[in-house]
Amino acid sequence: MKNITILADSNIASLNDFFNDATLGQLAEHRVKIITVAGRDIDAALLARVQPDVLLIRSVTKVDEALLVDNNSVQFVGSATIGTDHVDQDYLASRNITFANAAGCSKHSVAQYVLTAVFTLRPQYWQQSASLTLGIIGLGNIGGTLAQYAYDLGWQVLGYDPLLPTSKTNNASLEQVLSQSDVISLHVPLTNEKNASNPKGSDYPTRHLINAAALAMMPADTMLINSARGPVIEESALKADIERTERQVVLDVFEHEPQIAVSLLSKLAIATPHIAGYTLEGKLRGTQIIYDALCEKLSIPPTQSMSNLLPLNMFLWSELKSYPDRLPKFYDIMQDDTSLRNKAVDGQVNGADFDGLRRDYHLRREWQF
Ligand SMILES: NC(=O)c1ccc[n+]([C@@H]2O[C@H](COP(=O)([O-])OP(=O)(O)OC[C@H]3O[C@@H](n4cnc5c(N)ncnc54)[C@H](O)[C@@H]3O)[C@@H](O)[C@H]2O)c1
Ligand SMILES: O=C(O)[C@H](O)[C@H](O)COP(=O)(O)O
Repeated sequence: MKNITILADSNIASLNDFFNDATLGQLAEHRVKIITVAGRDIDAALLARVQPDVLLIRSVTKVDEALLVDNNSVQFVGSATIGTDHVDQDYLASRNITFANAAGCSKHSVAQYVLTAVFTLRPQYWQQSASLTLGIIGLGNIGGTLAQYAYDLGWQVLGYDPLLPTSKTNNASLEQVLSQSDVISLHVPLTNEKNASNPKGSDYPTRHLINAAALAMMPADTMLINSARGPVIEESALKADIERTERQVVLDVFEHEPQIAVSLLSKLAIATPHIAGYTLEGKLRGTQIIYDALCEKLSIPPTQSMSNLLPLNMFLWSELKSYPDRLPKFYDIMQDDTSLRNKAVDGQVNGADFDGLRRDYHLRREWQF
């Protein structure tokens, strides 16, 4: 009998359903002990004290040498998220620690968030006669899924992704997307420039991809939506741009998250606390993917499935398309916006309140496409 100690972010959905003696121990007779902590409280001292075999995180725990310097037990790190910018994967590889993230887990949730924002601010786009050009920057899992909805709605898509081959959707330069779209939605990972001190960086870095020069290319009536990572937009440039253009801007992620300055919040058309991916399906899929990866690492067959845990889903995309006035029933994004704005005190939303909104979020349902 081998004990497996798992240290996990308490914000991971259905931890105990996926990680227990039955779901991990059947063949290998593992006994599972789970210790849950808020993601921001997972630090080097805790890793040194607990010496877990497995570390399960979401996006708020930075995993690098500083976190693991006094730990010699972790063999597997799973992040139940799409984004991986919080994880130093080279360092984990150098320690022979297996890493898995949950690629694509919330691609429909985030695409549906974007559609909700667009239709909430511009309900006229429901009409087939209103021709909309949607600019999508980053055409991976989320950007590609959003494009499918756009085509289903009869919209034009201008897409830019320099790391993918040209295609029907990957059909434009960055300048074209910026200057010719009615709505622009960002779906890139957060990456830094490749240079001598950062040889693993990107030839197409996304940090501050949307800076003053990029914003200057966008017509004033172009809506901008960021549900990717906050630092993809240079916040100071964005504030100046909104003052100049009165642009409609929707942010789910923020450069200085979890602190949000009211000087920014007050300028936004919609602001939400990094919950674009927070559906029951999106979160459970995230847990499922890292559970499956851990089973593979342990050479045991997965025996738990999110389909055992999901209640009936009544939300059909086809219904919403036929009855657009039902949008608030599918997702009332303005409730999330109000909850965030209500937390503003003394010129800012503080980090604990931002995290609290996320921790206590009532998970939405994904609409069936
Ligand atoms: N707000 C949320 O709740 C939430 C939820 C899930 C994911 N995210 C964020 O969304 C990001 C995108 O998710 P995904 O599933 O589509 O990831 P993905 O890896 O499937 O796709 C990202 C795409 O961006 C492209 N790309 C990289 N650099 C680029 C650049 N400079 N310009 C244009 N394209 C570029 C890549 O080639 C890739 O195709 C994640 O990395 C994560 O940070 C946010
Ligand atoms: O990258 C992702 O998957 C998302 O940004 C994710 O939803 C972040 O949520 P968190 O990990 O902070 O709960």
